[in-house]
Amino acid sequence: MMELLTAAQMRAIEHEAIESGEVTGLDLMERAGAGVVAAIFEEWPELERVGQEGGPEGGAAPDPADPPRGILGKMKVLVLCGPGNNGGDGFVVARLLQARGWQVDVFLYGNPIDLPPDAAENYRRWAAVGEVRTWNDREIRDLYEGDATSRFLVVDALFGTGLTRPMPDDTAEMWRGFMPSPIVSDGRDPGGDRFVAIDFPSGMCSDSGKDFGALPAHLTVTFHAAKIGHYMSLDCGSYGGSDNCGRLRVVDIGMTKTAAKGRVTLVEAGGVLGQTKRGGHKYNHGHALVLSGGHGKTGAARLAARGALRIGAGLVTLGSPRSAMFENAAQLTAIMLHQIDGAHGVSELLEDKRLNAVCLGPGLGRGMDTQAVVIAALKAQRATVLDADALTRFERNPQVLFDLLHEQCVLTPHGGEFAKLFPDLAAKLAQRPQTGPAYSKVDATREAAARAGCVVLFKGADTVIADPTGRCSVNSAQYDRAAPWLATAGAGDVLAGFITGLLARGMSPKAAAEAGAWLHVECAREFGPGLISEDLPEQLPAVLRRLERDG
Ligand SMILES: NC(=O)C1=CN([C@@H]2O[C@H](COP(=O)(O)OP(=O)(O)OC[C@H]3O[C@@H](n4cnc5c(N)ncnc54)[C@H](O)[C@@H]3O)[C@@H](O)[C@H]2O)[C@@H](O)CC1
Ligand SMILES: Nc1ncnc2c1ncn2[C@@H]1O[C@H](COP(=O)(O)OP(=O)(O)O)[C@@H](O)[C@H]1O
Ligand SMILES: [K+]
Repeated sequence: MMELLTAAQMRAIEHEAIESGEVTGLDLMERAGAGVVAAIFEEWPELERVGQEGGPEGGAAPDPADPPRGILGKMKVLVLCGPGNNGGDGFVVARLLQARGWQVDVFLYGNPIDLPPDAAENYRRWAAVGEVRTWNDREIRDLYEGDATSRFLVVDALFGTGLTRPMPDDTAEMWRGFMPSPIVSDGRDPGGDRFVAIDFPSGMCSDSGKDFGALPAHLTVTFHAAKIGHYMSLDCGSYGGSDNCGRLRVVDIGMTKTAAKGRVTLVEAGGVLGQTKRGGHKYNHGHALVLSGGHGKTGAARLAARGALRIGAGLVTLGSPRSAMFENAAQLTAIMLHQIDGAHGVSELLEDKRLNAVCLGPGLGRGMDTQAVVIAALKAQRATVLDADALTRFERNPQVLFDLLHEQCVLTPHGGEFAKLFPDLAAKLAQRPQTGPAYSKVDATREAAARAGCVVLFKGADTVIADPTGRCSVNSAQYDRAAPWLATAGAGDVLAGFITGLLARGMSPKAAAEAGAWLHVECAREFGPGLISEDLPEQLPAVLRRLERDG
């Protein structure tokens, strides 16, 4: 299980490791620097030959007949060190790369006498073999821009988890002047110059991913475990985001501890597998009820119903108002259809205890009736997913909804829906922060779940899932799992159906939300670009087969 840490948790783990005598701070810094160098060569194996026998020297032109792939001229390293331990890591990287034959220039932002002890020691070790230049915006620009024949490996060791306020203007300005091209989120093909961030792109809040004037990178190398900020995206009004990291690598620096409390985990295949095993009889797999909107507004509910059936609910019934019966009947086969009119009809149908999971919201409409239908369904105390209109219909008085929600419920808002139910939390999240660690989507989702008294799944490329006790996870559609084509009409309806289907099969609300969200992204990746929401449930057989085979 992969943990996502806050800066404070990381510091506590480091402190414990040092206190126990397991390791010294200097050891950790050396391992961190060595890990960055190793990660650079793993990311760009062609750079390994720079400065080595038979390869181009750092600073010398490579053999034109055999240039390392992607390197057009000379290759130099520019290390930008900051006033804390992130800067200390930078001095280690400078020393190790120079020892490999690279030409290395180092600038320090800050005063050497103020460096913390381990960083100061690595400053001295570097100063014994190379020059430390005092930060000078102009000199750095001149060095970089005045050399048209070289390609640069720029190492950002300015600030890491210790960033607590907006970036100094001169550093942010200077970096923007550097950037050869907009950095794309997969970090591939940087086109010559490579920008590597140690631990975090400087200017990015490690707890929230928010932007204090971030310096984007092609590759970010972090230590021991990823931090929450690495996995927070740009959406829902929060500034910053994982796009600044480029590609992310986590390097082991030999610490064994995990966060003591308040941990956040990343949703991964292993956790999902145990939950999705098939077998048994259809009546053991539950019976999901999805409520449809009226005439002309039925597509969303059918998408959800299809999702619920494909993910393994034994039976799925679509509850449809009379006005939409023909429309629904014309398009359903394996899914059963039942006429339900209004809240009374819902209460009556849910007297049948075999219906054990309910999906409310997709296409339900914003009329008076929706509120009454939702209230009736919640009173029946079934495992219930509430999405879309079932959430926004309570915008004027969310407390009415919160009073009825119970621990078998899952709310699945996107940013807009979240803001309607939790306007104060959304406003806090949208604020441009002045100090760190900043309020994050994890904080907002946890608060929302506590207030609602049930699981809240806050959608996005960084879907956050929290329960009322504070247990929290992130389902990421970033880095190697990026699926931007999932932002398509109806994708959320399918997700609501997936979670409902898993609830029908008896999973707990948090596990169903996690597995549903994880499979949703897998389905999107299975299909690839061009995806429309109808395609999502149809990818499940292949995804589930792969999961079982690889598990
Ligand atoms: N915690 C750990 O276990 C390890 C930490 N290591 C490194 O240590 C880093 C954390 O070191 P620190 O806690 O010293 O923090 P940083 O090096 O990230 O920065 C702290 C320094 O920057 C200053 N500062 C913060 N925001 C600023 C701003 N906007 N403008 C100007 N100055 C600002 C602070 O006053 C402080 O002097 C990590 O990111 C990582 O690179 C590694 O050496 C490996 C182990
Ligand atoms: N950039 C993105 N990358 C990956 N997934 C995304 C991205 N943007 C949105 N999603 C996902 O797509 C789905 C969209 O849901 P929603 O906003 O409710 O759309 P709709 O109401 O049209 O169904 C959610 O599961 C969300 O997490
Ligand atoms: K950094």
